[in-house]
Amino acid sequence: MTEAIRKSLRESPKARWTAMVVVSLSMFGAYYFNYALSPVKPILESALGWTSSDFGVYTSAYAWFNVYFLMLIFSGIILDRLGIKITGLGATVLMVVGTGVNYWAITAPFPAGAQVTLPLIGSIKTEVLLSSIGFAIFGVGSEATGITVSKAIVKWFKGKEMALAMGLQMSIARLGTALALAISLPLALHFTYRAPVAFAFILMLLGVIAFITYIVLDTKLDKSEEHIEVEEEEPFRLKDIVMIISNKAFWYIAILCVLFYGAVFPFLFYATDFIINKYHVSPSLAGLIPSLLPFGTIFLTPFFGGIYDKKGKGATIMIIGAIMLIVVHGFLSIPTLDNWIFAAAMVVILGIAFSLVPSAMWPSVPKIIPEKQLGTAYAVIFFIQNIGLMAIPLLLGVVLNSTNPNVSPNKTVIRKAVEMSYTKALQEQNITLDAKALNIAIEKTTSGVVDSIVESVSYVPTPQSEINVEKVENSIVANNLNMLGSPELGVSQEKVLDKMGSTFKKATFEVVTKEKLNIRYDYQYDILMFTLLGVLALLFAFLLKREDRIKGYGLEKPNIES
Ligand SMILES: C[C@H](N)C(=O)N[C@@H](CCCCN)C(=O)O
Repeated sequence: MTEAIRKSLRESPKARWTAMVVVSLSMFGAYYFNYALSPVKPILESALGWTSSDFGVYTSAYAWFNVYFLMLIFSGIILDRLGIKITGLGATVLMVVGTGVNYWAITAPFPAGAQVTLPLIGSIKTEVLLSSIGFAIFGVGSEATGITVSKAIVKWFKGKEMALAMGLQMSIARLGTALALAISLPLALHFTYRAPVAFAFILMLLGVIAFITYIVLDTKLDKSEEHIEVEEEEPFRLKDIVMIISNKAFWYIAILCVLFYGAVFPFLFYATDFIINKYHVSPSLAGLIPSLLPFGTIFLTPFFGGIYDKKGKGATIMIIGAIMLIVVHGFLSIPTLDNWIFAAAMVVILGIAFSLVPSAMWPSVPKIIPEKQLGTAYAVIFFIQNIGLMAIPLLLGVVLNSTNPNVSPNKTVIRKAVEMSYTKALQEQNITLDAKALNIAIEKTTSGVVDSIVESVSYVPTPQSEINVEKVENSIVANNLNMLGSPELGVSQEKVLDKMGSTFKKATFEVVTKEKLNIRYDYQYDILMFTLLGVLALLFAFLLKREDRIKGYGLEKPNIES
């Protein structure tokens, strides 16, 4: 037996760490592509005429097939029945297909304004729908690769440095996110908005190659263990799903996962706007503060994983992470703490919490669920997490709008007045713009006014009941046209349009600040919702610790067997 164990490839640190790096590379491209289009959003808006809600549809598409068609659950079952090699290969190829469809959708020359009407969804731009379908296919591949990689790491690292390996795997993936945040925009500016997607396609192909390389190592591992007398595990059967979902500790981890990730990922989604509105930071800099978070986790997740491996205390680590989550969101919700340095410090602490919990949570699953059921177990956790990550942003949007009922209507007043100003001024100057160019000019002027007021001016808004909308609109139009005067004859059309843009911004700014229209979002209730998620996460972390004490899963014990 001792002789046989010595022969297992798992016993060679070089072999298992190589396997970890190679299999993790198959996820690198996935995390890159997940974030590749976020920095390019303004370019997509001007080049393709995408609106924020088009972008919202596209982003949510990641989870469509996984959640509505239960693809994640099927992926988990396939993984447990057919194994790591077939599932991983299929999943990485699916990511290539999804990214390819996406690239084609934003490249194909659809007629301007082409739309399709779908039952329940309504009208949607053709290219938004097709790129969303591409992103949804990619989402199936990405999540299936995620669970496969997790199971592969357990296979190589059980009884060894499992949390460190999972932490490093998450770091390699998050390097993909960091790369997207760093190079997507420069790529799009230097080449075209399609370049980040083309680059993602290349990374996906490299991902398939990485996984094929992993298959070679996995086959060698299986061969090296052929003669080892290990207890034969029963093959996975569908009734195993019942065993998984009747395990209390499994549910505690799944619920902790959705609560915890729900208080981090959707926060990141809203963070830039929250920071602009509450901390008066310029929109061009506000994005830097939330981007501190993924960078920090690259180093800290494996660090905490290493501690879990050697010292144990997995459940306690999750409790500490949940407490930090409550502290961060609790402080961010206090209205008087409105210095941006404070916000940046809170994001750094959130980064520590976001390293602590995942570093202990994912390696704890194999202590609760047998290896033959792990694919399905990870898949069910990812499935619940995906539902939460779809639902929580919607809920946050509802809370934001209902606690700030006047902000959106007031922004519409400004937009309408700016539109009327452009229409009148263009008529007077005998300039005809196509609808798309006019729309872009109106959007740019409106967001320019709103951004500069939110960033630089603080006032107690006039109660909405005292605002005469028509009077405000007319004042904005009158001030805009008055300040514009009559641009010199003989000046190029481009210069006249530039002048309109800059003059309308100044003139509209004057009226809106004089009338003290409420256009600043107060995120307090949304942040309190995140705090509540943190409190619930803490509760489930405690329940998990108690269940571990009762059932003896060993969550508080080190992962490395001595
Ligand atoms: C998004 C995905 N469902 C997810 O939760 N990924 C985790 C990592 C899980 C891998 C565990 N070995 C993440 O924190 O990104």
